[in-house]
Amino acid sequence: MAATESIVASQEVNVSMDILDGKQTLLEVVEEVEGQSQELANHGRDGLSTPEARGDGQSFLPNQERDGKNGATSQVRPANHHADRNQPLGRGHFKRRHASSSHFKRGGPHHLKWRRKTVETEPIVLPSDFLLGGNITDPLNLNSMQDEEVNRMLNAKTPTSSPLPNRTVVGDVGLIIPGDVTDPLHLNQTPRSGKKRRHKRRRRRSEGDLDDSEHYIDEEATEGITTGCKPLVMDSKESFSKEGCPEHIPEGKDKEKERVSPKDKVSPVSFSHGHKRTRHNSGRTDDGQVTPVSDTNHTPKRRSKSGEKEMIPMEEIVSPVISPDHEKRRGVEPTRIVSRALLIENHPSTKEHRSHRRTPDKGRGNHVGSQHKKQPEQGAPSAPHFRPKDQVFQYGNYDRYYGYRNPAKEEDVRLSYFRPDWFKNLDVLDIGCNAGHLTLSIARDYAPRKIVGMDIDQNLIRVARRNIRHYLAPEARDSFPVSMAIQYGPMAAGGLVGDQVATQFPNNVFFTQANYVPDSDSRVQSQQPEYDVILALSLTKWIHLNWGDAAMKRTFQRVFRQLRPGGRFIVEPQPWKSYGRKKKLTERIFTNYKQIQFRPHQFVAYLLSAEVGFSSCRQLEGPRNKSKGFHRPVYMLTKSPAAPP
Ligand SMILES: C[S@@+](CC[C@H](N)C(=O)[O-])C[C@H]1O[C@@H](n2cnc3c(N)ncnc32)[C@H](O)[C@@H]1O
Repeated sequence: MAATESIVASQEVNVSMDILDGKQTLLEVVEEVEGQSQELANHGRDGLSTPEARGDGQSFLPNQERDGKNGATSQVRPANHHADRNQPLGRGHFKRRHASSSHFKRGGPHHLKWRRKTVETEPIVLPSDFLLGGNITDPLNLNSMQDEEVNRMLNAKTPTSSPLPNRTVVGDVGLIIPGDVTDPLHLNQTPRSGKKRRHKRRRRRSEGDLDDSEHYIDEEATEGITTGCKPLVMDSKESFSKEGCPEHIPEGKDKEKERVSPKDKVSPVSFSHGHKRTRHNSGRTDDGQVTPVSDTNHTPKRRSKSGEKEMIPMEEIVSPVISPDHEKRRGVEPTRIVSRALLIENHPSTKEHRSHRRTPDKGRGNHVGSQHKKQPEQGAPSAPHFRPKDQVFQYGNYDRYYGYRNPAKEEDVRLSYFRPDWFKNLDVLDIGCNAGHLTLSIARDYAPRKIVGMDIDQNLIRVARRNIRHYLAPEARDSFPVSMAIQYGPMAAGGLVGDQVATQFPNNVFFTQANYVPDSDSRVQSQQPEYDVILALSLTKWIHLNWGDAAMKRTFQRVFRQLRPGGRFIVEPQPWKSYGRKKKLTERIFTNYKQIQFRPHQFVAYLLSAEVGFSSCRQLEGPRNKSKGFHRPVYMLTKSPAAPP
């Protein structure tokens, strides 16, 4: 067989050269080779296939040396063999044989080229067995494709030579059809474009929706360095908008009707094994319970220890659509949320109030940790699912509030409602001051003797204190090198020594953390007059939702008592229709919301009533905020100068 191969290889050289000379067609060449191969095979049978038998001194070994152990010859190539290329090298040097072939045409560059090529390639054995009707001229039987009849005839005997392979039955293969067949991997949806879309949506919402204005937070609260405010693009706000933003729902419909949130919409979720499920029939219900999947055919299964197939509970499935770090990607840090909520919850002033209103049988109700996943009692209507992330801004303590309210860093329009003489050299309290923008503007521009900004959120108070330097005149600001602020922290306001207060900004502004809501009537009674002006802007809803009607009324009473005779109370209540969107922030808010009877439109009447005692009220006018969501009436109630202190 080795001899056959060698002969054929040698022949191949001749054939190649002949073709080069244009003497033969390929078909003729192949036929010739086949004939010679056959002839050679016959010789082999006659005992002439070994080199010894041939006696021509040429090796017919394949391109390798034979093992000497087998008794065969083994010859080492001489060190100087390159010098004499045309000399036969003996056994084991088959390649050199080609060079001395009598058929080889010498001379010219072609000769050298071919020689080198032939020396380096393996001997080529042309196939003689062809499958599927192929032959030497058409090994792949491509001609059969041209003629159906020929194709059929050729394939008729195929099974005898090459049976068709048996297909292994692998069962049904799951097919996942992407929503967008042109972009199945959503490669076109870059994060950037996604963000843009979300941003636009929010802008629209904020303009059309009254209370979405409160989805704005102060950039400085998180940045702490820049003075700039910017519109909210932080995804954490989505929690609010999703929870209850009826911006596209006509008034009235949002009252009690549950909306289908995006998460409740049917969206196919594909699994790697080809099953599909919809979140619609397998997610959590409004009350936070995991419901069984209605369509068990679509439920992924696994094998139990006993080897039986069992359904995988849906809550164990991590959906490839909703990744575990979903919240993180949307800019919400769950740990931060919880810790910040706890910060407020655990503050003594908040706790104190809680302990007061807790009833023995309902003691657990107000703890942050217990405000979600409440198990509904049997037969009771299901309660909503309170998400921990919603608790973080449960007091309206948005940390980018002013960035949203005054997106172009413009001056707050409400400042123009106020006359400077209402503040000049007077003592002012701003309840719910947030990050202090408005407080600082009044402190700087209306020269009160003292203005105290109070907020329930310690973090906002910290930010407000830091913001003082941004309200300084450039000269004053420049007198403090930036490096000092970095090294020693933000500049603090001046201190109070007894009644000696430097009235000049920034020494006239103070920020303090406290819950203003009095936890008892006795607290109200003990309140002494301290201020000439008290501001409660966009605050009442949060007090009302978190502590209810009674606390709201007590707050008004405390304000009245805390004002000196002739004092002014400037209040900007949020309308009732904006309450509904926040009702599911916490369990406590939900409970209070359902019990509220004292509506915002009744506030003025109540403040003027004998129960409180203000003598007059007027609505303040001025330019409106660009965002419709902030179009709220601002009232100024006056305490009679003759009122008993
Ligand atoms: C929506 S913001 C209004 C900010 C600011 N008054 C304004 O209108 O520009 C409401 C603020 O009230 C604060 N707040 C809510 N409940 C409070 C309470 N019981 N005592 C003090 N501050 C409270 C929140 O932390 C939040 O910063």
